[in-house]
Amino acid sequence: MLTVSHLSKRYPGSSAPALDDVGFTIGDGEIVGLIGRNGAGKTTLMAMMAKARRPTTGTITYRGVDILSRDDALDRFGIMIQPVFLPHISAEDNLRFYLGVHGDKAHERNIRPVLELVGLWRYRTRRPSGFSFGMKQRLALAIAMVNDPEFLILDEPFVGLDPDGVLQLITVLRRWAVDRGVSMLVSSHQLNELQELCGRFLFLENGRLADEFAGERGSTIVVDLSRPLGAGERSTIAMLDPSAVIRDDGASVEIAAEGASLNRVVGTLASTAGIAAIHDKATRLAECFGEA
Ligand SMILES: Nc1ncnc2c1ncn2[C@@H]1O[C@H](COP(=O)(O)OP(=O)(O)OP(=O)(O)O)[C@@H](O)[C@H]1O
Repeated sequence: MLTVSHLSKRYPGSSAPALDDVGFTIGDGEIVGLIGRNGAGKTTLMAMMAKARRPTTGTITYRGVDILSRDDALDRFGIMIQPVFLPHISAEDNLRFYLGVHGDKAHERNIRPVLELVGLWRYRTRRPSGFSFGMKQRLALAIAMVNDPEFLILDEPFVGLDPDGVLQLITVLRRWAVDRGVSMLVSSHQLNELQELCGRFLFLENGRLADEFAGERGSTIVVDLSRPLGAGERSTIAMLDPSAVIRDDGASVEIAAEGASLNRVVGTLASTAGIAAIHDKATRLAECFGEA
């Protein structure tokens, strides 16, 4: 378990703290999303967890050890905050170099699978100096994942991946969390992707932890109708799916996206009141950004 307690950071010369008395825990195998507007303090928090910046006050402990007290405290971490690599050696040699610096020959076997995962295997002999922005991001992601980490800190990992790559990455990360108990803190502005991945969210606002809430995987679909349902039609829908929520005006119905009766309810609505639109219910996640 990782525990952050009363963590604050004030940059020299700034009037307000970038991070202000933040505390939370992340358990083994938990995938936690870190969200907040630009400047909310996400990178500052992750950089302190990665020991790249020192807190002004507060502590971060991993498995009971204060990470600042030991040089090897982050050996089992995979970190992607800013793309960091050597531009003039090949992509494959970057991974080999990274493992070499950490005295870690054993994980050289991971070089091919992680480069395949991020779609860079066929560019393995090319130097990142000639890579596009997205390819550089993907190389940084590969470096963060190559040592079979126990804990991943990923800042905007989906940037630079195509939709297939995003899906593959989410699948692998979720599998790592379940099969190997890998924990993760993932920051992103791509809310749909985060929603697919994370079981819990931390919402930073002006350096403070403004909210903490569970994810809503298996979300709710809202069906807007062409006309309001009559009393008999309401009863029919309630019989088909007792958990369906008919809004007061009768003009829209909320249904669990993964419910067994989804098709029957939608089919009945289509053939009675008619369907004007179908959309995802705004989640707490989206609301965090809609409440500006
Ligand atoms: N090195 C620095 N020196 C002074 N102020 C800084 C420094 N780094 C960040 N800040 C300030 O700290 C606050 C938090 O910045 P941070 O980069 O952590 O936010 P963020 O949530 O990661 O933003 P973004 O989504 O844009 O990446 C901002 O007000 C920023 O201007």
